[in-house]
This record gives sequence, C-alpha cells and structure tokens, in this order.
Amino acid sequence: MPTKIITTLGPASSNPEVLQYFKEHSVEIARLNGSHGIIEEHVRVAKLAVNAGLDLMLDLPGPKIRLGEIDDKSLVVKTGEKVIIEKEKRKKEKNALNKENHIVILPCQFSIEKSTKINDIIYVDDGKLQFRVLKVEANRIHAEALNNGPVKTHKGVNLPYGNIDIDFLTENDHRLIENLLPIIKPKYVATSFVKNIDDIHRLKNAIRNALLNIKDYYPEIIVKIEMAEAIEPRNVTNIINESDMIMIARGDLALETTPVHIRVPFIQTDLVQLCQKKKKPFIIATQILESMIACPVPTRAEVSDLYRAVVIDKANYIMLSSETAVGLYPKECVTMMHDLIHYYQHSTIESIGSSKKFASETVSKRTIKTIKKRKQLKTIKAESF
Ligand SMILES: Nc1ncnc2c1ncn2[C@@H]1O[C@H](COP(=O)(O)OP(=O)(O)OP(=O)(O)O)[C@@H](O)[C@H]1O
Ligand SMILES: CC(=O)C(=O)O
Repeated sequence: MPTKIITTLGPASSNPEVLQYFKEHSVEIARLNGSHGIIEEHVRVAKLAVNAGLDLMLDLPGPKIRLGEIDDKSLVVKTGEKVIIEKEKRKKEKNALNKENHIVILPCQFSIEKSTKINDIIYVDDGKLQFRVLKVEANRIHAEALNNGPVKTHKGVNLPYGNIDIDFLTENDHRLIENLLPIIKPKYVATSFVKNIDDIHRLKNAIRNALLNIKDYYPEIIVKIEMAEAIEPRNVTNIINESDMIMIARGDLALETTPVHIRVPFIQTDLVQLCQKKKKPFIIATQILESMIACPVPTRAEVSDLYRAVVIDKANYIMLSSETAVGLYPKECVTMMHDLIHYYQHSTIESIGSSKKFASETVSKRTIKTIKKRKQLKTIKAESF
C-alpha cells in the first residue's frame, strides 16, 4: 500500500473545496487536534471532512503542558528579557496586559514549579523559544529569554530535564471523550503523552464508559510516542502491542528526550523497525514541510525527510500539522507529498508520463512534467556517451 497523508484541520483547511482537494491527493485521514478550538467548531469541521470522504482522527491533548491564553497577540520576547511563568489565572484575576512591573508574565496551563530548578531550560513552541530558569518560587518561575521570538497562545511547553507529574487523563480529555467523541464517532482516537500500557488501559476504559449507549462503534487507538518513558524497553513493546497504530510524534519527542533534538532520527529508525516487525501501522508526524507554513516551496532538508518517511521507512501515513491547520499553502503541502509518493511508486515504470491513466488519475501535472524531463535527461546522457 502506498503511503497516505493525514492533514490536521484548522482555519486554513476547514472548507469543502480544500477538503475535496485533499481527498483527491492521497489524504485519507483528517486530524482534529483537541488541544485547539471548541467542541462546536470540531463538530462542524468533522462534518465537512466526512462529506469530503475523509476518515476522522480525534487527537486528545493528554497531559501536555501548554501556555495559557496570551492576551497580547503581538507579544514578542527578546534575548535577555526577564519573564515570569505562572499557572494561568482565571479570567477575572487576569492582569489585562500580562505585565507586572514591566516583567512579561507567561501564563501556563499547569503549575510547573515543582518540576523545575535553577538553570533548567524551558522550551516553548517546539523549542522555538527557550528560557533559562533563574529562580523558583512557590507559585511562579522567574526566567530569562535566551532568544527573540513571538509568544503565542496555547503553544507547547517542554521540560526535558524535569519530572512532570500530571494525571494522564486531564479534564480536557474527559470533556472531549464524553462530549465530542459520541457525536463525531471518529474512526481513530489518538492519545498523547502515553508513558506505559496502564495509560492506554485507562483511556480505553474512559472511552468505553462514554460509549455505553452506543452500539457498533468503537474507535481504533493511535498511541503517540513522544515521551522518554514510552521508549524504555519495559514499555515500548507493550505499548505497540496494545495500540492499533503508532504515531512517531517527533515534535514533542525531540524535546522530551535528551540530548534534545538529536535523538529523534535514531528513535524513528528503532520505532519503524519495531512497528514493521510487529506489523503495526505507523505514522511519521511533525515538521515534514514546516517551512511551507509560510513559503510555497519546501527546503531540500524537508524533501529529504519526506523521502526518508515514504521511501526508506515506508510509513503507512505521513502527517501535516500547522502546514494544513494554519499555514498559507495547505494544498501545496499536500501536493508536494502526493507527488513524492507517486513519483516513488511510478518513477521506475518504463511508460511513465505517457500513460493517460497515470496522468489523469494520480500525479499532479507538475510531477508528470518533471518525470518526463528526467526521462529526457537520461536519454540525452545515454546518447552522449
Ligand atoms: N483547530 C484549530 N484551530 C486553530 N488553530 C489550530 C487548530 N489546530 C491547530 N491549530 C494551530 O496549528 C498549530 C499546529 O497544530 P498541531 O496540531 O501540530 O498542534 P500543536 O500545538 O503543535 O500540538 P500537538 O503536540 O498536539 O501536535 C497549533 O499550535 C495551533 O496554533
Ligand atoms: C504530533 C505531535 O503531537 C508531536 O509531534 O508532538
């Protein structure tokens, strides 16, 4: 089976025309990220995706630490700037400017003081922002920004050296399982920040309870591998056995394993081998075409990453996140993936590009042109020798 695409839906892609395009270009699953948006919006978008013929995945947030609501939409921190990180206050307690004595206050959805010590680095927004801890108090952390960058609402917070103790199923997970799952009945439920097999059992119980009155429906469970504990030998095999599909969730994995960023490609290799050995389908996720959030063409490194996922790892699915949720070029991202998948499948076939069926049904016109060009080049080369 050729690799298929999963697209995360958001403002950039939640309309019938884009979803139809996705369907026609190798997208099989539409992912709704439970960490963002409200239930009513997810219901609306789920209907559009189903109407376009896509399967649904509901991705549960799990105990992922995130920033709270950042009121100042243009907030930017600068290198060396002092910030305070503290548990998000309720609406009426909020300081409208998010500032105290001119120090930027960053609200966080969970208290993280107990998991932090002086000189630890706190990573925000997939590590795009880094803060060094200067002082830890009972209810807040004083830190300094190590680089410049915008601070946005609900971006992820990672503490690779901290020991986080947040219950696996959060209030938000329960709300989505009880109020959204029975309505949209997604084919897949993805679960975040799983540490061990007990977490999966707890999720399955919660789902069973929410579906007591619904017969003939139970979702397939996708376990996202994104924590160091999940890849320990005592956990990883059990987790793979207990799941219907594995997601190599490289965004958080990169910051939850140390040395940060470095281990991901190695872990990817090991997980791919394990999944293949156990015949478990798997997804390779995150930042495959990240630069295409703002640019219509990918970097060479991204194309190589895509090649690795499709050609070397032979992933069952590759996933787009911000690229299709909030990016400027959701269709171009899907086209890029679709074309590489089909180029791989057909580039060795002698009749490539001349088959009408191939041209009309699968690859975008641009790829056909490229493949034809490649064939011409080959011919020229052969003739000149
Ligand atoms: N339904 C949505 N509405 C608005 N913005 C969204 C929505 N879904 C995703 N986004 C935006 O796209 C970004 C990337 O999406 P993605 O699903 O990868 O989320 P994430 O915050 O990185 O978390 P996760 O670790 O769950 O993937 C989010 O950070 C958010 O800014
Ligand atoms: C997809 C996701 O959650 C991650 O890469 O962290």
